[in-house]
Amino acid sequence: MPDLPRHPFDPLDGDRLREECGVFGVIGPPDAASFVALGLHALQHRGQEAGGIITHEARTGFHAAHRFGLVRDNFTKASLIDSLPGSLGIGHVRYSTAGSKGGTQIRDVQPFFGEFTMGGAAIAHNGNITNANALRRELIERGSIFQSNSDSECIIHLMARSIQRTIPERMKDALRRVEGAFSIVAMTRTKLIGVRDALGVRPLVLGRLGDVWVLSSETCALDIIGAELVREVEPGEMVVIENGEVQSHRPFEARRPRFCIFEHVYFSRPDSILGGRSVYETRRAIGVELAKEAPVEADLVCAVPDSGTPAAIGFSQASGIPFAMGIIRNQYMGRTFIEPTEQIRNMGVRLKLNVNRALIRGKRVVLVDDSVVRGTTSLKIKEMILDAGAAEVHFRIASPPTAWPCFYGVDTPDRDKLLAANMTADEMRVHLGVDSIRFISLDGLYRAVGEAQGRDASEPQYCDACFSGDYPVRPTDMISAGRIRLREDA
Ligand SMILES: O=P(O)(O)OC[C@H]1O[C@H](OP(=O)(O)OP(=O)(O)O)[C@H](O)[C@@H]1O
Ligand SMILES: NC(=O)CC[C@H](N)C(=O)O
Ligand code: SF4
Ligand SMILES: [Mg+2]
Repeated sequence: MPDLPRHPFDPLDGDRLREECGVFGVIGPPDAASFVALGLHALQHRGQEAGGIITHEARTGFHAAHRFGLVRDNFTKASLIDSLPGSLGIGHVRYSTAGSKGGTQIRDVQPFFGEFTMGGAAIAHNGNITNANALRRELIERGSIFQSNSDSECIIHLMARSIQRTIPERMKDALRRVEGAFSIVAMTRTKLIGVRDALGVRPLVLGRLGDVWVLSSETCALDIIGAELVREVEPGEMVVIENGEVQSHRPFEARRPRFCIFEHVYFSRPDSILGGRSVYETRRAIGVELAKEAPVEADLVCAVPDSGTPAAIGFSQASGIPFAMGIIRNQYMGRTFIEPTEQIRNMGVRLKLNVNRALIRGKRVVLVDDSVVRGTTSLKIKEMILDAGAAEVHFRIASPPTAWPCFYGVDTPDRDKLLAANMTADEMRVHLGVDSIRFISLDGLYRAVGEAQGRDASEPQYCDACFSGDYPVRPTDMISAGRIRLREDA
């Protein structure tokens, strides 16, 4: 096989734990694009890098718009929405896991579109294809001409090579060759399609508003348009919606689902419902569990906003230590992820979070955050809290140590940049210069998400690879590229 030039894929090349992507689709309303724009706005926390919408109108065909930046800055303009007519549309908000990361190019922004003999189709993908490099190499050798660097584009080319006569059948063919995680919202001229991989790693829900059907990464985007949650698209299921009817298909071999446990901890919005459970309630329960596992004598419990807040409330309720807003977040500051250098990144934390000095002075403070990835946030927060005159600082973290990268749609740094991959909890305490740091146990986290017996080690109920190193799908591209050595191969 000739050696193809190395693609600029670098799925391990991030700085911190970033979001993933959000997908949304709607069939039925006369102005699908407005619904999709609202849905994407509600899913903005899943990706702030770029967004795109594709619609279809019977008279004029497919229409597309792809833009960098936030939904509110792009998809609220009447002129843009008017250029996306039709009653069927899908959209995507992106945080890249592959392709031109950091310096994203517009051609990597989804949804992707393909023209087939039976008509056009568009797809929007949340997740990451773990054999994308191998597939891409094979497809290029067989004549495919790739337009982007995105892993997701493989799906379109695999569909093009399928001999099936309908788009849903071609999608099934394509997705049977794909490994990794995918929650996909797709459309043809007449159909809205939703698919989840057999393990159901990433979320996808089905909603309804009268005759209008909706597919969305999270339920918070159903709420924004007043749609009701019908059910989750099940792991391994494909739903095809046409003429007001929902058909269910099972294209993949059944497996025990392994939903991403980090969706409960951090990614999803607290007002979403996952697996029938309120994300807020789960996070609060994690805080309760954490207070039982790692009690401490202190005067105040403070959250590292935003995502640490529900767990901090739970910790306070279970421990009886008053909750207080010791750290205030500037709501107008974007996320810290775009800053390229260490210096600016550190500044980013300060721009976003500030200490409520009068409250903190002389107090023993418990700081609750959802996760420690690189440790940038914890280090800065500790400095700020001590600067403000805190008597003691105790970190309580609402997830186990993040010691392994994610290959399923979340952009995590290389293993050597993950604090927990290189230090024990006690070394972290010294490194961060705090009085104590404790993480919830993996079993404690499982209990908080509703698994009373904790983690089933022989058949874990969730994907928890970033904590355990137990990868439910072998990240073959990364292993071949020498980018990761799995525990079992060590
Ligand atoms: O150890 P680090 O590398 O600093 O990463 C961990 C931090 O990153 C996330 O917050 P983020 O600032 O991304 O957003 P949030 O406002 O949603 O909590 C997470 O909630 C932690 O606070
Ligand atoms: N975070 C994601 O789900 C990203 C989807 C896709 N892998 C991309 O890079 O665009
Ligand atoms: S590795 Fe972690 S973040 Fe990635 S899917 Fe698994 S649990 Fe979620
Ligand atoms: Mg945070």
